[in-house]
Amino acid sequence: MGSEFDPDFIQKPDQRPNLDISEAESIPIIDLSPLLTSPFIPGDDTLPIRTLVAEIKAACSEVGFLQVINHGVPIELLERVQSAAKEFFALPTEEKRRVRRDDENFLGYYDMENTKNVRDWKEVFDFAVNNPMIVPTSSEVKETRVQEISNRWPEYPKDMRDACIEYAKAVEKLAFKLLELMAMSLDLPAKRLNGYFKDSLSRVRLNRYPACPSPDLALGVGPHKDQGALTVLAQDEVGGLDVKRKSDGQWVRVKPAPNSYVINIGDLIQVWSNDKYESTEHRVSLNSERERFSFPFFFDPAHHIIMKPLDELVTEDNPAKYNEFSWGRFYRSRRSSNFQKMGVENLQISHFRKNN
Ligand SMILES: O=C(O)CCC(=O)C(=O)O
Ligand SMILES: [Fe+2]
Repeated sequence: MGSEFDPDFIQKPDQRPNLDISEAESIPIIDLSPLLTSPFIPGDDTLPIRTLVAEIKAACSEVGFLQVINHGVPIELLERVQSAAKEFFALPTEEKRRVRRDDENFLGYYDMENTKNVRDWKEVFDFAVNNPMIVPTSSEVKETRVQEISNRWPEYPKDMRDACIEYAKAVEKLAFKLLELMAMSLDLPAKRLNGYFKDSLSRVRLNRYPACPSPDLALGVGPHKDQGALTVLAQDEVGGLDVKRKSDGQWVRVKPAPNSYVINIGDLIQVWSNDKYESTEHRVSLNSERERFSFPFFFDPAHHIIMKPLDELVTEDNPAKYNEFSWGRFYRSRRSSNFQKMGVENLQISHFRKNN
């Protein structure tokens, strides 16, 4: 990223951030300790679990975002990833570009990502939780071919790979617990959705948002909704994640809470739940003085599943609101549109919505 402010980063006037944004009071903090103290048995009907499920239901249906504490991910694992990420992003650009992503393989380092065709002020490093990851070769409607995509690890820092893999395993466990709570909150068996995540496309992203000379014009990530099932995000104390409040459409900042994860619903849960739970728009605002780090875990199922409302949640009175679509191709289309400015609108779930 050059020191001169590049017009590629400038958001359209109606998308630019308001710098005196207020901190959200409305993002619920949910204490997951009932899952730690008693071993979590799927379908568990004890009062602490029922209370937790009710809290998850309220947060998912009203806000689409929540924070969890007492989540069971050891802090040391996150700290190792934080140090590795700081060391990696501090390397010279040529060194980072040795593990740069390309058209074929979207894993690795990248510093030119776009969201909705405007460049984000950030650099990222992505790795797959299941390596190699199997994805459709393209997002073409008739595509039946798949390809394997493998992680690329830098030579330095030496322990980045081990730190990242160990961290991802622990966060994946948390993601499964959240998925089970969400399934229960939709009156489904706890493990109803778990099978879709065998050979998952889950990915961890290390984000660095450098201090920006024009935080009034650019964004770290432009307004978007996450595409997959759910996102489990660790953020540092700087703050900058803004959520569009559903009740009045105002942008509010998620206040960083120590040793917590921010969880948000993605498009896939919106489709599965037939709109009971909606994915929420969010963005990343920048800071003129401080860099910020965040590490989202995108919990995404295997490529071969079909995106459609779950049969159990569709009735005559509440018919399916979406046409069926290949999840793998939807996933692939977003990876390509992030890579290049396409000059066309990205594929969104609204394109699969039925007009009933
Ligand atoms: O960095 C953050 O806080 C959020 C990043 C994000 O929304 C994304 O990468 O999808
Ligand atoms: Fe996001």
